[in-house]
This record gives sequence, C-alpha cells and structure tokens, in this order.
Amino acid sequence: MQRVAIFGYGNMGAAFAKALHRQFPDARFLVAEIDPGKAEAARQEIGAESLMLDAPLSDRSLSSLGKFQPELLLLAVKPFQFADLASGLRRHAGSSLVISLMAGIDLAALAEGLQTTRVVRFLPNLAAVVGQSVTAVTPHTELAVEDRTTAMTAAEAAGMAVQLPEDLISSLIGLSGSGIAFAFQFLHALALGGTQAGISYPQSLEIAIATVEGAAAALKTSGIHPADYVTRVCSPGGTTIRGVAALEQHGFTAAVMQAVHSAEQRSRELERE
Ligand SMILES: NC(=O)C1=CN([C@@H]2O[C@H](COP(=O)(O)OP(=O)(O)OC[C@H]3O[C@@H](n4cnc5c(N)ncnc54)[C@H](O)[C@@H]3O)[C@@H](O)[C@H]2O)C=CC1
Ligand SMILES: O=C(O)[C@@H]1CCC=N1
Repeated sequence: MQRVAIFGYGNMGAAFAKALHRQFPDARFLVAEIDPGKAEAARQEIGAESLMLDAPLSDRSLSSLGKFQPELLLLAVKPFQFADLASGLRRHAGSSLVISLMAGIDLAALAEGLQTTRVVRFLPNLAAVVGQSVTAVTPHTELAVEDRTTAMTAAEAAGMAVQLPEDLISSLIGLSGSGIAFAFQFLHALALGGTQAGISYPQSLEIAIATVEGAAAALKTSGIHPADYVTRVCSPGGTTIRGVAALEQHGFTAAVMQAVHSAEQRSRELERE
C-alpha cells in the first residue's frame, strides 16, 4: 500500500485512514475534504497532503488526483454526497481500486456512478479507530484476484475482515456497523444503573467496560453458549435472576433484536432511494 486517496475525513474516513496509516506507515495519503478543519486534522494525524474540494470535483483537483496516482481510492462521504462526487471522479476511477465505505450505495450503483467495476464495498464499524473493526468486504463480481487481495489487506488493517455476499451487507450493518452504537448504549445504561446504585458515573463506566470486556473474553475463549453463562451467574432465588427478569419485563431481548432489524431495514431503504 503506497498511495491512498481518501474522500471524506469524517468519523469513518478518519478512523479507517488512521488504521491504514498505523499498518502501512510508509504509505502516502491524499485527503479530499470540503471542511478545512478536517483537512487540517488529516494533515496532522496521518501526514496527509490535502486536496480541498468543491463538489463536483474541479479540473484542478482532478489533475492533482491524477498526478498522485492512487492505488486505492477510499470513499467515505455520506451516501447522499456520492452523486456529486461520482460525476467528477468518473474520469479517474478506473485506474485505482475504489473502496466504498458508504452504507446504502450498492455495487451496481457504484459501478454505474463511477463507470468502472474496480469497486469493492466495505462495511466497517467505528472500532476501526483502534484497529478493532469488523469489516464486511464485498467485491464486485468482476474484480480481479489481485484487487481482491489488496482489498482484504486494507480491511484487515482495521481489524477483522469478513467476506459477505452483498445481500447480507444490510444485515451486517444492523448487527455491527450500527450495532456498535447499541453496545455503547448498553454500556452507558449499565453505568447509569451503577450511578443510581451509588457508584460515581466515571467509576461505574470503567467497571461496566471491564465487565463487558470480561464477558466477551469468556465467550471468545471458552466456546460456551451465552445463555449457558447467564444461567451460571443466576443463583436460585438470587440477585441476577431478579435483574434478568427485569430486563425481559422491559423487553430487552425484543428491543435489541428490533434495533438490529430496524437498522437493517433502513439500510435496505437507503439502497432503494
Ligand atoms: N460512522 C460510522 O460508524 C459508519 C459510517 N459508514 C459510512 O461512512 C460514510 C461516512 O460516514 P461518517 O464518517 O459517519 O460521516 P461524516 O459526516 O463524519 O463524514 C463525511 C465527511 O465527508 C466530507 N465530505 C462531504 N462531501 C465531500 C466531498 N464532495 N468531497 C470530499 N469530502 C466531502 C464531509 O466534510 C465529512 O467530513 C457514510 O457513507 C456512512 O454510511 C459506514 C460504517 C460505519
Ligand atoms: O448510521 C449510519 O447510517 C452509518 C452506517 C453504519 C453506521 N453508521
């Protein structure tokens, strides 16, 4: 990985760029941003050369992009910002492998918008920022083997990479891309519960995080089913079963399943818009 151009240095673009920068410290980055503050952050954080843009791309910025000759072109703008970008990028896209991080823009729309089949979809989550994303990778069916290998290498720089068929990308968004937000919400709620019980919020949050890390490590290393673990924590007539009953009375399992389903459905809606 030597030259990477990134369009959009927001939450996800920056998280992924930092992961690539950590894994490939000699790589050069060109960052295209319409927000000068974010372009400056990219300069400081990953040593990026920046390319300020008016959408659609001006001839001048396209010529800088051409001179940079990126092997990878990472698209990390919001889905609704893609159309403007595509009309400018079209002239350049075929000479780089295009990785799209955008939810809601399918491979057919990417190939049509950019007029190339050298495209692959990534669906990461925010833990890319610490190199612990789960990233779904879906290459265009016509993508060459070398490009597929490059794509997997790029995805693995940000954590775990999983090849998924495109019709499961929306499911992955519900489970992980958006699902990480549900996990943050659970941690916040657990810490609020600790605060209500008399432990300060900062200490509660620290304890909540360590508790969830411990639970995840136990599941990962033992192969024991989570429901089995729940019953091991529940003493008959004890404290945990009282809490588990309260969770279910308030619809915990159904609420979490509905959250995954709603995010998945929204992603499918976006793909149709
Ligand atoms: N935030 C997340 O956890 C995840 C986001 N995604 C996808 O990543 C993409 C970006 O999402 P966020 O980073 O959350 O959004 P964001 O709003 O934080 O970042 C988008 C960035 O693109 C810049 N931008 C807009 N138009 C531009 C243009 N024409 N040229 C260059 N830069 C331009 C904006 O200034 C902004 O900094 C979205 O398509 C989203 O679906 C995917 C998985 C997870
Ligand atoms: O909320 C969103 O639309 C994006 C996609 C997955 C995570 N964030």
